[in-house]
Amino acid sequence: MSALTDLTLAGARDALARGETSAVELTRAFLDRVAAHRALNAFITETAEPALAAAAASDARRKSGQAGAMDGLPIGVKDLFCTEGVRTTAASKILGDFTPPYESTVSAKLKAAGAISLGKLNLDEFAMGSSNKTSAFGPVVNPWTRRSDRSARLVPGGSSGGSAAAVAARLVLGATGTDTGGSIRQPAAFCGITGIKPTYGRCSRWGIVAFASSLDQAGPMARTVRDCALMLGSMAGFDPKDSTSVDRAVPDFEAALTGDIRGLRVGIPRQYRPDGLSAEIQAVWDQGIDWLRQAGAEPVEIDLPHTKYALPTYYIVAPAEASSNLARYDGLRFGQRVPGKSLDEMYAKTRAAGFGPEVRRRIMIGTYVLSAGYYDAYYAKAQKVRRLIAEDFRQAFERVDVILTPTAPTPAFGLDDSPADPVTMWLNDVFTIPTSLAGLPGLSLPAGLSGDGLPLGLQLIGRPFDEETVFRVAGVMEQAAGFDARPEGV
Ligand SMILES: NC(=O)C[C@H](N)C(=O)O
Repeated sequence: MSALTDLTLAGARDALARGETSAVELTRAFLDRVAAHRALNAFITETAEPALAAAAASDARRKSGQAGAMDGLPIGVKDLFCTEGVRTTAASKILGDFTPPYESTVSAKLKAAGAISLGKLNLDEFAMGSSNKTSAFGPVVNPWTRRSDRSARLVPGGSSGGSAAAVAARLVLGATGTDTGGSIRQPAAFCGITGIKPTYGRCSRWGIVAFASSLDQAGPMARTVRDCALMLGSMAGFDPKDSTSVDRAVPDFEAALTGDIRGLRVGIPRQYRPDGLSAEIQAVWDQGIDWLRQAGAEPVEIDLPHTKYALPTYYIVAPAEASSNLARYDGLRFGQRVPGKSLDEMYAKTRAAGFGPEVRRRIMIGTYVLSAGYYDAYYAKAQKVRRLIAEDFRQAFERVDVILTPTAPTPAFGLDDSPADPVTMWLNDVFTIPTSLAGLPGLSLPAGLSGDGLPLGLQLIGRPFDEETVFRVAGVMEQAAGFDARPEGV
């Protein structure tokens, strides 16, 4: 057998079931890699000791015939999920010493399924960013950074950059991510792995540090489509503690991987070919369309006419909700307090010291668009446009079963020469944000390499709560792509 850490999540599950390895052996192997690759800065907090104890307990459960769906499988948890007794920072100074007395529903479900968390993964501060450079704990390095040129470090994407880097570097078998406007899909594309943002309401938001509550959604990140299907099965499900959680049965997502997509109609949106889309992104997209055609699906050109308004709409709605959600970090209810002579001074000092520039920018935009006199012009209008965007998708899905687009407009960019102006950074999400505004499931999978040898991702978008079709098509595409390139830097 090759190295244990080269196994996929599903492969490791099967090896455990056959008794070929143990949870303790697997956990040790991954902990060794975590220790060997600290230079990636993927983890904010490592939990090696509790992980080994949990692995021993998992082996005991398996012996007594009580293993869960993910029993003994080492994973990482984005540091936005509250974890009982384990520091949870949201990569912000303001939560630098916050240890929650409760566990998020999603991480609790993974634990209950037997998964072993090796620790908390780095991210952009409060999940705001596309590069992981906004983390108060330093940026994550993309494992695809060339060995020969360590000075040209690449970003892993964001905000779930620690999750994507840890999976790509084989420090964990899978990781949780969250996605508000692209935070699972864009880093998955940049790091050559697979990630799915499920339908809004599929996974509970309870216990996840809130950014934009009408958009935030948790999802799995792993090396293969099957791994994501397996992991989502353990993360999803109705939760009465989240009022937007939807009471629907969780299907067997792995069973959806039938390999048969004959007769399916795949929408190709005209509006996702903006002027200046790079030739290599266009080429991988055309290749993807071809693979699906060869497998018996029918590509259909579709229109999503309000696409061009998605980015500006998101950058009103998301900051508005963020400004409201982040009001709780005032040094009294939450957040590291900086004392002041008056209550106002304490608030001001606490928030000025605790939040980084991107978070402050979003709070200011959000406060502005919600303020009296501007609410109707910005926020109320953005809500109306959001409906039009969702309506575009609804109409398209009357004609097609799934939609195929690129995930991001570029491959991973340089950590030291990434765009300095925020708007260029925000453009990373042009292809992922419309799906978020419409609440639809979106999956990114690696489909090829750029001219520079960096991974490129394609995105599949599905109907509400139809992750199964998304997985089914993704499985076929994964086979066709045969993406087996390994990051050079690890
Ligand atoms: N949270 C996300 O989905 C990331 C997105 N790039 C943002 O900065 O809002």
